[in-house]
Amino acid sequence: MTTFIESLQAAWQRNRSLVCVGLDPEPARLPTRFAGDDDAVFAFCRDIVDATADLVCCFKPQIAHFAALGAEGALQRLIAHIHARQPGVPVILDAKRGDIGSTAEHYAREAFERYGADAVTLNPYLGRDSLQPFLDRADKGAVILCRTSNPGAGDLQDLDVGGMPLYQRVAERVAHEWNGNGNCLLVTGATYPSQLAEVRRIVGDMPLLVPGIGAQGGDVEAVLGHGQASDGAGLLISSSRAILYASAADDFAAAARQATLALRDEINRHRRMPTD
Ligand SMILES: O=c1ccn([C@@H]2O[C@H](COP(=O)(O)O)[C@@H](O)[C@H]2O)c(=O)[nH]1
Repeated sequence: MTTFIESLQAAWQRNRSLVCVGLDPEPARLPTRFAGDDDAVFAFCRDIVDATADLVCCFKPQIAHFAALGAEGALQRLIAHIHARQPGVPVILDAKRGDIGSTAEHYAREAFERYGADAVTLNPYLGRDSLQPFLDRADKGAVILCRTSNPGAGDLQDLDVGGMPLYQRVAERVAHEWNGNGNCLLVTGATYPSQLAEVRRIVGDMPLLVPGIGAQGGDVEAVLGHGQASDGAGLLISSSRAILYASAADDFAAAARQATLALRDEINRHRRMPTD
């Protein structure tokens, strides 16, 4: 059995890429060719996946973008498509789950059995027991919110907790107490590079999912300067809208590929590249 972490490491190396393409379909922004197509959400995302799979380390569908449309079936088929046609590219389901244990069990089954995800994003606010069903799955990734990319991230995450901001306490707790199976990652936004550096200092080489590049304006050089692990990897740098909607015309898939390639190459210019 290949674990999520093993798949991720293999994809980093095989595709020489730290790029995570986010799959956030928005009907109003889909290319006109999908007008009137009942299966537009699936078809659009599938075409993006197939155009970029050799340039990424993972895909990250955001569940709300599917569920709000009643398109959970499209999400299931999309993840099945990635596993069948792009084997070796892991899928992170961005669902930010976390609830009391009995409910968390159902969230874990939803992510891993219903959707077939390889990893899932999680909210640590309810504490360890709320994430235990995910932490116990050594084969799957538990991607835990730490210092998010949004403007209000600091409202709670920067609050002082015994002389240290809450997000650093989360980083410490996950790295030193929750990661017994070696399957934890943290979410650290590209829009806050100095906090990213603090998280990297605390967690060593733990992989970090870094959203906020592209539409949210995060700086690639700053992310690499502050976030790369000792081997020049350790990052999953996520971009959704800037790739998905690079063109609204019939060349949307080629434009998405070009945007992904440009991001991959920009990242690689700023990192320590492993020698082959
Ligand atoms: O701190 C966070 C955590 C998750 N996200 C998610 O990532 C993408 C970002 O989309 P862009 O179009 O690249 O801005 C989106 O699905 C968010 O829900 C985040 O942005 N920040």
